Amino acid sequence: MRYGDHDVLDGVTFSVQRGEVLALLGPNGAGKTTTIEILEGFRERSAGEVTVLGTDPAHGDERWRARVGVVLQSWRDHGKWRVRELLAHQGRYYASYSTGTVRRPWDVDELIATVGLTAHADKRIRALSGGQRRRLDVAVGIVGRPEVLFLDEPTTGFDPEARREFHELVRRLSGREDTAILLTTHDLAEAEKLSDRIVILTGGRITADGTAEELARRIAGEYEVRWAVGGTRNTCTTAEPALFVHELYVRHGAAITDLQVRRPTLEDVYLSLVRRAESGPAPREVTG
Ligand SMILES: Nc1ncnc2c1ncn2[C@@H]1O[C@H](COP(=O)(O)OP(=O)(O)OP(=O)(O)O)[C@@H](O)[C@H]1O
Repeated sequence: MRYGDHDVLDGVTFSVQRGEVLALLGPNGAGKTTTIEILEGFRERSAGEVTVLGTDPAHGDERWRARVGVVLQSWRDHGKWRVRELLAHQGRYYASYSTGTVRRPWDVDELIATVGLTAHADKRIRALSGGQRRRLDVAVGIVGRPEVLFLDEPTTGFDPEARREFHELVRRLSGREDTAILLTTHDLAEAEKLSDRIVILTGGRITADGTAEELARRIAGEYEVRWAVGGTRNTCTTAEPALFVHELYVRHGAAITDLQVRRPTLEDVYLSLVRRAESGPAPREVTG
């Protein structure tokens, strides 16, 4: 993808399977939204090959669009619509695209319950809170029972309970409904919890592609050991935490207090890989 003479995506190659949740991570401006907008058919790419449900999104017709669900970063419907009315209205569009295996649209009241809006079903959109509004965005995105779902920062503004319910919904969509889900998020704990695979974009290139465990192995030398001896606190990173702790005990014995060994979290892995990518010549690893 090129704007003028500036490449904002270069060599971005990946695939997502049915029932798979792929999280697209990366710093602001890395190209996440651009990538998913190309896949959604919202943005025309400058070059390269893209296939979604067997079709090039640049040429997707209504039938193709009916199989694709989209939750954008921000979206505004008229504030006068009521929640149930809007979803019923949007849902009608999908009715003629039902198939033998996928009945469209989602039953409105069931959908409203699924996204946790039952108590607000008769409210006007302008009366919803930010988080309730975001739940409605998700409902609008899935009302047609999509086979592929794009979620651009879906949980922004969610309280912890809404976030947990949303995570359950994503698992249900990928597990029971076999939906392929591509989501962008800046919440690394969310990415770790929800995704089968993670792709990290930096400066428009893929820096890493793998499961959270596979990415963790790439910075395997970075277990953090913290301990104190005689009131002095120490921190060290090591690839061999068991050996390190053994040597500490040989040296200090029972004088050691507050011993902690911490595995790298996805946040550590992410920050390490992004820093490496931003400081050196762009490393590229494309698998799958
Ligand atoms: N219409 C446009 N014209 C020119 N440049 C653009 C246009 N849209 C996006 N860009 C540039 O493309 C790059 C990628 O932007 P994009 O919105 O895809 O990033 P992102 O990873 O989604 O960021 P964020 O986390 O902030 O949402 C940025 O450098 C942005 O400035």
